Amino acid sequence: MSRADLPTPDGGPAVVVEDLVMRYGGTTAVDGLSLEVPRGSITAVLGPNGAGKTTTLETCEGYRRPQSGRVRVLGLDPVRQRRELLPRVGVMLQAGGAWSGVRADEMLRHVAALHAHPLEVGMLVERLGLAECGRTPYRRLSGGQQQRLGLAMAVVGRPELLFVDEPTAGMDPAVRRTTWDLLHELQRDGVTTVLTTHYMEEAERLADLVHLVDRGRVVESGSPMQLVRGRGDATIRLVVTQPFPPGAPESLATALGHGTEVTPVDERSLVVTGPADASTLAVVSAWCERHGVVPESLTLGRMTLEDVFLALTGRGLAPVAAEPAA
Ligand SMILES: Nc1ncnc2c1ncn2[C@@H]1O[C@H](COP(=O)(O)OP(=O)(O)OP(=O)(O)O)[C@@H](O)[C@H]1O
Repeated sequence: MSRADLPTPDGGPAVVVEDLVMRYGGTTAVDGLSLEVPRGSITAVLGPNGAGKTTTLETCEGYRRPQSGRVRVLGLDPVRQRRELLPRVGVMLQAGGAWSGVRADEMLRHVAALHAHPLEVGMLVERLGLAECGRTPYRRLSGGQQQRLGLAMAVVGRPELLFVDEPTAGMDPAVRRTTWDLLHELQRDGVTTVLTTHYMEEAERLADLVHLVDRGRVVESGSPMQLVRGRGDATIRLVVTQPFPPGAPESLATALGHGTEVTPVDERSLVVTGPADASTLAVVSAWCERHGVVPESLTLGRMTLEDVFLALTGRGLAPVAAEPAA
């Protein structure tokens, strides 16, 4: 019997995904992905655009049937037992979800009325700044306003389990922080949250557990602290004025010695992870001098999830320009 077939008693995982494979024509969006979401946790599925996050979430939400592999949500099959799950699960989609001509507060009151013990609509309207939407119909709201309404609609029914897809995309920094606070408050009330994001800061600030996803698979899982500590606390970034000479990362790795990883980011920058400290910095600086490489910047900083992802996959999480200021 597989893990996903086991009954999920209270206290067991809220979500179990096992060897999930999902294809769109010739594109394999999800390629043998397995993950668990502990009850009561905020679990982030973090990965770059196109990694398969939304497809995985939509399968957990019952919108797609697994082509291969298994998914269990609160111990139930999200497609066959959808009716049982609907009142227990809140879903915030990446876009849409409200009628185009409806006002934000009307829509929220309508969704609240479908639930037995909804949250207070006025409180949500105020917390998420929805009063500013006034009489504007949904289709004319800004992207950020639509996002906030989507979140409010997902949480208003006091779900046991909340799926939120890129919850703060398009939100300004103040509303992003309010959203993070709201998700933490819901967690204190016992709500389990699964969120997808490609903002590593969002995962670091919010999540108890992070699944790093690349090309349809989980490449590493752990708390943000575990993921970062597992690779040394610090990281060195080297940006140079001219493209590196051929073989530069290998040559630098040899100079640094065992236990240090050198990952090229692009033709003029690289990241050193492992036991990176002031003496490592000195070795990098001496290597630059020996090889006629002129640093534009050489910095020693705290390791981030972005660095971990880069070390694991050789690629960044998101184009730098897409990362919003928090
Ligand atoms: N309806 C679809 N038809 C065809 N291909 C699709 C469809 N939905 C997703 N894909 C492809 O499947 C892959 C995974 O997409 P998915 O949206 O699941 O990734 P993601 O990690 O959520 O990305 P993003 O952060 O951009 O939303 C991508 O290559 C995407 O182009």
